Amino acid sequence: MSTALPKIKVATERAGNLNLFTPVVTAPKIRVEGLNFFYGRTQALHDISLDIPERVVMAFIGPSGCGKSTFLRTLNRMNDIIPNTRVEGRVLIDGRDIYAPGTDVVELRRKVGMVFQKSNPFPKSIFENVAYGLRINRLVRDRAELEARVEQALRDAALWEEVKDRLKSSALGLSGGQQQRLCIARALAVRPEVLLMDEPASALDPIATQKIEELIVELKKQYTIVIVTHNMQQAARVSDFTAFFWMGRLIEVNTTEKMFTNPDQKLTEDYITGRFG
Ligand SMILES: Nc1ncnc2c1ncn2[C@@H]1O[C@H](COP(=O)(O)OP(=O)(O)OP(=O)(O)O)[C@@H](O)[C@H]1O
Repeated sequence: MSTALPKIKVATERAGNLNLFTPVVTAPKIRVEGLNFFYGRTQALHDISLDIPERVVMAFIGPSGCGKSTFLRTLNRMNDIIPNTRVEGRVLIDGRDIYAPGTDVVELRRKVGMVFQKSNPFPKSIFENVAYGLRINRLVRDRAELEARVEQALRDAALWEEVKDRLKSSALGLSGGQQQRLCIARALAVRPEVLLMDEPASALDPIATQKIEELIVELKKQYTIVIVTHNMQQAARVSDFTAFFWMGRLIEVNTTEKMFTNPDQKLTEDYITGRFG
């Protein structure tokens, strides 16, 4: 099975005055090594190893039940809250194993934010939804800073212009697409480095979906983004790399262009061309 990332970005560095160029392979933002995951006695993920470079979009595709969401949730330990689950292997973010004893899980989830399939705003005002994480994590000193951070997050989520005159209104009065961008703003407010998105547009109409997709492309300038999607056109449109999962295994990871034109594995080709799944 081919799961090594091709074309890892190679930077060149001038070696002293010698006018020599030494290739330096950029360390991945996320490195997963030999990951197994169990729900009770049922193994849902088998021996997954994968590198995700910084500031790219990586899409996870594969048939329903193949383990995409489970794997996504291992990247910020969101599965910890499900009883009787067990993880083996390592997940390194910036070289540090997030499953090592003593890891601050609250800090991990601030650094690795998450957006879910169904937007889940709190029954509070638009402002308070975005301010929430800043308040509970005590990330701002005063009201002025809080307001500035909320505005910035709403701008980054491409929502500011639509809500700036009604920040005190209930978030539940927003459309589905706006609610999803609000949840993205909420995730961005605490300044994460990685954004995990579990089918963020699957409940949205085509126009709202397009807005989310444009936003993802914009956000990758600043963030490393991992997105689970059922929609292969969406994976093709927004991602730089695609990973194909099948029955709890990572079958192939490749540049999205290669994955959708000339995949290395027959199984990938069969899935992409609609022969199963
Ligand atoms: N909380 C849970 N408890 C027990 N088994 C679970 C739980 N969540 C998922 N599973 C099982 O783990 C396997 C992988 O599920 P997962 O949701 O990760 O797949 P998926 O590829 O994201 O599917 P979908 O595209 O349908 O969301 C499935 O067999 C599923 O039934």
